[in-house]
Amino acid sequence: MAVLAVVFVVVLGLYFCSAALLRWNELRYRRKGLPPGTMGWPVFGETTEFLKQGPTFMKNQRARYGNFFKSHILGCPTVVSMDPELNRYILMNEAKGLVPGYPQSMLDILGKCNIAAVHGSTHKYMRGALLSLVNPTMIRDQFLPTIDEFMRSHLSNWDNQLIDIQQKTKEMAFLSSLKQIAGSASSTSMSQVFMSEFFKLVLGTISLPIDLPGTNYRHGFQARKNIVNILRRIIEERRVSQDREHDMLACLLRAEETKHKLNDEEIIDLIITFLYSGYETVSTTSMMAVKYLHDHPQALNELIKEHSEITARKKPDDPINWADFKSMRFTRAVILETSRLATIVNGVLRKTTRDMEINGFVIPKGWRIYVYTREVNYDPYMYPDPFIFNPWRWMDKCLETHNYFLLFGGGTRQCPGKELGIAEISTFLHYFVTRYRWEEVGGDKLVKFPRVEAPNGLRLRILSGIWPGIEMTQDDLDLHRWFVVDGDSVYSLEMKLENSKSEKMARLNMQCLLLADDGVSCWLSGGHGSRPTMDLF
Ligand code: HEM
Repeated sequence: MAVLAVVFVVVLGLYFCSAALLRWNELRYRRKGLPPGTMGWPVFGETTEFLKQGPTFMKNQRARYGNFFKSHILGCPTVVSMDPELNRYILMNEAKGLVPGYPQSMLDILGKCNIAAVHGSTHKYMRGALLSLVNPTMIRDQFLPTIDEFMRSHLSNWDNQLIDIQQKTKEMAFLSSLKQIAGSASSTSMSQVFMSEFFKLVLGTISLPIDLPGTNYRHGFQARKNIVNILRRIIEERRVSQDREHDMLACLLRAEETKHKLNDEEIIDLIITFLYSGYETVSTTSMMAVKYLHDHPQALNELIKEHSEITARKKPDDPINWADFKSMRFTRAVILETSRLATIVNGVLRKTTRDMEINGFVIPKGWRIYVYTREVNYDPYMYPDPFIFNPWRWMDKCLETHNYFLLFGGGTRQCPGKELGIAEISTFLHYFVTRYRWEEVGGDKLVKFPRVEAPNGLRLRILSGIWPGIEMTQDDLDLHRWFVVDGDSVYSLEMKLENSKSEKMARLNMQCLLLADDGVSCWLSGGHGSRPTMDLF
């Protein structure tokens, strides 16, 4: 009995202490004009609930306090904005004092000239320098051929392999960017060292800034130092070399082409910015596109058709060019739909540089504003049946110019790498779907919040391109001389037949376009696991 009484008193004591702490924390932040909301525990705030419950936490708070509420997450007092109109306003008004508010660990590791760390005129000229490198002309003339060459080689020899598509797309996003930055250096053994340091740097930026041996933050910081040394060496080698390279570094070193002369420190931070900003976004979108296409055979067939038509009008060694890229309308739709449905970016962070009035509330100087754009991705008015993967909804261009289209941010910080990122993912998908069929090994978990990732990888079995059981009539075989356009190669149909003509069976790659010498063509289509069909057109 006595023990029970002690337990009771302890529990009661804990309850009152907790209630008092929570109350004290609420009072600490009680100020006239602040938005409604709760601040959670001292120091930790509501970070645990936010990370554990993610979107559900946000929705619950919205149900209680509306679209604009206060909280304390990730170590800072924060106002969460879930109102699309307000989100747009915040993104458009950096000049009024709403500057990026990314965590200190991220800014420390990415460098003081990193684009997220600079504002005003410094941001203007760093952004200008970047835009001069990733504009449409550069993508057309310089990047597309490089991306094409890289993807052909990165996606070779996957037949009959068990691969982790998450790992492959991560390597793809990093190495493809490195090739664009420093073409010749990217093919040396240094690129592997660079990549492993870069992965540590990324982990460091999303960790707590605890500078102790063994922490991800310490590793990330060390990785930054190593990367800076590698980049300094490459820059020095370039300066003494007589070779005229055609990559991003060459442009940055030839200051007259960028209009903005950057010093070495700025060049290095700009390169890290470029690698970092395009890395997770491009790799995760590519992985999730493969996942959604696997689960939606109709969309996959449409995509294969688009890419086989491109292949059919080119010679095997012709690279993907600007006209091909521009013709990939359905591919673009797949990428945007993937980005929307998976919510690759949940939102962006800003902080106030002075006390500011927003939406009738007063936000104190130094508070974070979480511009939470996730919910608009599932708005049924903007995207009917929002939880369905439906790339066709993007075929109407208007969606991309909609005021609340914020997949790539908005205002002065709108993503400058959007088209480059889409070009990379499109080229990746081109070689993936025209070369391979695949099935999921199964059982792999996907986490959607706070980042989209497969904690144990996403394993695929890559199958050879042969798809059994296409039936052709004897008339089809007799009347026309058929050629098979299969990935990069063109064969006569006979070479592809495994069974005799008389059995009227051709074992063909499902991703083939059949062309006859008299101009008749035929599309072979078939979903994963479904029987292929032949549509004459
Ligand atoms: C295709 C996938 C991509 C997505 C979904 C994406 C998304 C975004 C978003 C939402 C922002 C706004 C951040 C903010 O307002 O704080 C942003 C900014 C940025 N993105 Fe991307 N991005 C992608 C690809 C790329 C690529 C390939 C690059 C490489 C050049 C890049 C470079 C940047 C940079 C430098 C910024 C900061 C711009 C500034 O602060 O002025 N992004 N991106």
